[in-house]
Amino acid sequence: MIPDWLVELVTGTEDLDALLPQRRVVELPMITRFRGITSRQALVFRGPGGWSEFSPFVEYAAPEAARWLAGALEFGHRPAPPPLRDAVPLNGTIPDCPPQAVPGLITRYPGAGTFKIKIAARGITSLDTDLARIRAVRAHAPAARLRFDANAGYPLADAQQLCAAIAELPEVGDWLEYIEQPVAAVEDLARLREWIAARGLPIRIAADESIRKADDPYRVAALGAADVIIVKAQPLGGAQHAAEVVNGCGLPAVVSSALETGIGLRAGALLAASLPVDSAAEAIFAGPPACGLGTGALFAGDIIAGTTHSDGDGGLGCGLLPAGRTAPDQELLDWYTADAAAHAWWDARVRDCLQVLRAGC
Ligand SMILES: O=C(O)CCC(=O)c1ccccc1C(=O)O
Ligand SMILES: [Mg+2]
Repeated sequence: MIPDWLVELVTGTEDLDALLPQRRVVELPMITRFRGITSRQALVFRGPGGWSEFSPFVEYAAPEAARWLAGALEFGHRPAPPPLRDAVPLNGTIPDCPPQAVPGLITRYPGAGTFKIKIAARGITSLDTDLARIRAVRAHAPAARLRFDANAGYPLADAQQLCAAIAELPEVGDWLEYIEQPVAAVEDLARLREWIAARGLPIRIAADESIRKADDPYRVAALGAADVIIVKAQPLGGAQHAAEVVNGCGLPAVVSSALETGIGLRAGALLAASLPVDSAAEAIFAGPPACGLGTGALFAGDIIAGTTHSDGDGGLGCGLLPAGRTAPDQELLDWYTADAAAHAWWDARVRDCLQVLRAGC
C-alpha cells in the first residue's frame, strides 16, 4: 500500500530538514468563512522535486493527516504525472453566503464557466436560502454550468426533498452538472441515485467525502453510488494514488482542492491535466471537467504571485490554472509566515504523521 520510495524516505531519516527542506509554516487570511475557518495554515517546503505543501486541517488527527503527508512528500520528492494539457479549467467556488454576496464572489473568478455552490450548511432548514443563492448565481452568471456541494449535510429523506426541489428549477438538466455528497453514507448515495432514476429526474450525484475519507474508495463504484467522483491529490496520499482511484472506479473524475495555497493547488492541476477525458466525461462536461482549484480566490492573499483573483497573467484571469509547478514569492512568504508556536506545532504534527506512515511500512 505504501510505495517503495515512500518507505525509503520515511524510514531513511528522522531529520525533518532532509524530509522537508526549507520548510515554513504560513497562515493565509481568507475573505470569507469557508468550512468554518477564516484563515488557513499550511507547511510549505522545497523538496528535490520542487515546492510542495502539507496542510491537513488543524483538527485532523494523525491517522488522517498522515495520508496528506504522503501526498505532500510525493509532490515534493517525486516527478509529477506527465500532463496531457498545459492548463486546467476552474470552477468558481461559492461558499455558504447570502444572495447579496454572490455578485462580488463571482467577480473573483474571471473566465470561470462553471460554479460550485455550497448548500445544506444547516441541512434542509437552509433550503430556501440555498435556493436563493442558486438563483443569484443563475442570474449573475446565466451561461455558467453549476454544481452544488452539500458536504453530507442531509439525511436521505431530506436529500430526496432537495432533489425534488432542484428538479423543479427551470431547464435544470441543461446547466446542472451534479450534486456533490448530498448524504454521508455511500449506501445512501446509492439509494438516492435509485430514487432519482425511478423518477427520471435530471440530477447526477458526485461522491467526495465517500472517496477522500473512506477506507475503501472503490465501494462508490461497486455500489453504483455516484455518476462522478471528486478526487483531491493531497488528502488521497498523492497524485499517483488519486489516479489509481480514478482508474479503479472507472467514473468521470473532477479534481478539487483541499483549500491549499498556490503551491498545493498546482499538485491538483498536474493531477487533473494527467487524466484522460473519456466519452463518459465528455458526455457530462463537454471537455476536460472544470476543477475545484480556484479556491485561491477565497484567500485575501497568497504566497505565490498569480493565485489571487486580481492576478490575470494566464492564471485565474482566464479561468485556467497552469498545470505546472510554481515557487513562492520570497516577500510574500515572509509576510505570511506564522509564529514560532505554529512552527513547533506543525513539526510535532509531522513527527506524529511520520510514525503513522512508518507503522504502515
Ligand atoms: O471544489 C471546490 O470548488 C473547492 C474545494 C472545496 O469545496 C473543498 C475545500 C476544502 C475541503 C473540502 C471541500 C469540498 O469539496 O467539500
Ligand atoms: Mg465536497
